Amino acid sequence: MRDGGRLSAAIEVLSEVESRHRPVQLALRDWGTSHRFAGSGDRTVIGNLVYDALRYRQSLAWRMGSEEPRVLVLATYVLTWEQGLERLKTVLAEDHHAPEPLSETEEQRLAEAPEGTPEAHDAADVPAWLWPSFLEVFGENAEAEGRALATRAPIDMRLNTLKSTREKLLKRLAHAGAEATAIAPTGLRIAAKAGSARMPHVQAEEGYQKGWFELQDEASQIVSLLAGAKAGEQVLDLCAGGGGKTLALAAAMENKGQIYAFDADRLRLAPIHERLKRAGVHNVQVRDPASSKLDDLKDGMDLVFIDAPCTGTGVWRRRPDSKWKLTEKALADRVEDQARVLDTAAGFVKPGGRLAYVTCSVLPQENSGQIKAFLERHPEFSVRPALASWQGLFGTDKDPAYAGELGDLLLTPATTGSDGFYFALLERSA
Ligand SMILES: C[S@@+](CC[C@H](N)C(=O)[O-])C[C@H]1O[C@@H](n2cnc3c(N)ncnc32)[C@H](O)[C@@H]1O
Repeated sequence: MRDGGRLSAAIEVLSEVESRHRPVQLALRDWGTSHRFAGSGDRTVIGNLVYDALRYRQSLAWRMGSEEPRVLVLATYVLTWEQGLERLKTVLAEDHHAPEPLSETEEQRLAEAPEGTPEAHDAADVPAWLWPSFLEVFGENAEAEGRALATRAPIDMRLNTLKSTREKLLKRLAHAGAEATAIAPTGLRIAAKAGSARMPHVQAEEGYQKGWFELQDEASQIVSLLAGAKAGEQVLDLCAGGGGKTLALAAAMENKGQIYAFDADRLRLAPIHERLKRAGVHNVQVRDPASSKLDDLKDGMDLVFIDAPCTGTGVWRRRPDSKWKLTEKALADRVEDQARVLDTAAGFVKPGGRLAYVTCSVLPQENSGQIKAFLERHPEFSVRPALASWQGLFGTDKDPAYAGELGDLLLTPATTGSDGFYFALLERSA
């Protein structure tokens, strides 16, 4: 395919996503199935166009005066990918699979920005209803934080210290451009590429098959380390899902002690068995919600880890479509879920034990607001300042920008180069 056909395909897929509310990944897969002549290079370009149009939907819509899929895709090609107006006009003229030629207005808007300035939330590609929350958390940095959450994410990997070393992995993955991450000592990163470029498929690497590394954002690695799980401890991973944090905790505990991995949704928990095997983890007991209760763990855990169900506003770089789909109702539901999970978790912490609370959201309602409310309901808990643990683990030269008065931390793409993650560590009085 040439660029003209790829642009048409991206418009078709984006229309499907917007009008039928289909998840992008499914819409792209279905397009691929019904257009078998398209090669993997074509699919990459089409996917990149669709995802980038969604990343910058609001700022492009302001620039173009329209949020039609066609307009967003053409603007992505000319402006975000910097292919230029003349190149687009040539592509449209030369390929009979290309979209219709440009209208006068489209050409004018692509050539120059309209007068005036966009509102801050439009410039930052943050939904208007979430802007007050962004201002509350980030203040004058809100626009920069929104913009950073719109960019493409790198591929981050976590070295499995049970099986390999970072030095060895860096050598193995040098051909893919992997480098050490700046903060987590377990992290390796392949930087995001621009435009039509394809990211390497690291799951095909021998090292992945052998369990030497896992795909995991650096922020996830950092919060797993900040929980301070030690060899020999009793740990409950209460929202274990597919086990990403469980594996990181197990490695930090050097495979010693016991982790109980639980999730309310057994389907989400299902992949954990295979992952534990591949990673060579032996200290995890998976508790299936359908067949086992957790009563025997009451008041007995050194650490309860809550990777809470959340809105995912911190991972917009990886799921740009979720940014525009999020509703006030969904946020309210997650806030309720989180309060419930926190109350449940409290019952498993032993006197003197810890409770780590993590979200991949940057919204105060799900983070500091949730912790403040929990502390009021549970006076037997207090906050253990996370910054001191951070400095002990990562040094004093890269403090996170958002270390709250509460003793909590917020990581963001703009400040730590990671996904947006919140972390608070609480301690039960002895
Ligand atoms: C952010 S995801 C967990 C991701 C996982 N820890 C990982 O690292 O791959 C949140 C999980 O919380 C689970 N969950 C929601 N409500 C829950 C509850 N009341 N008790 C336990 N798990 C719950 C969801 O099923 C979901 O899998």
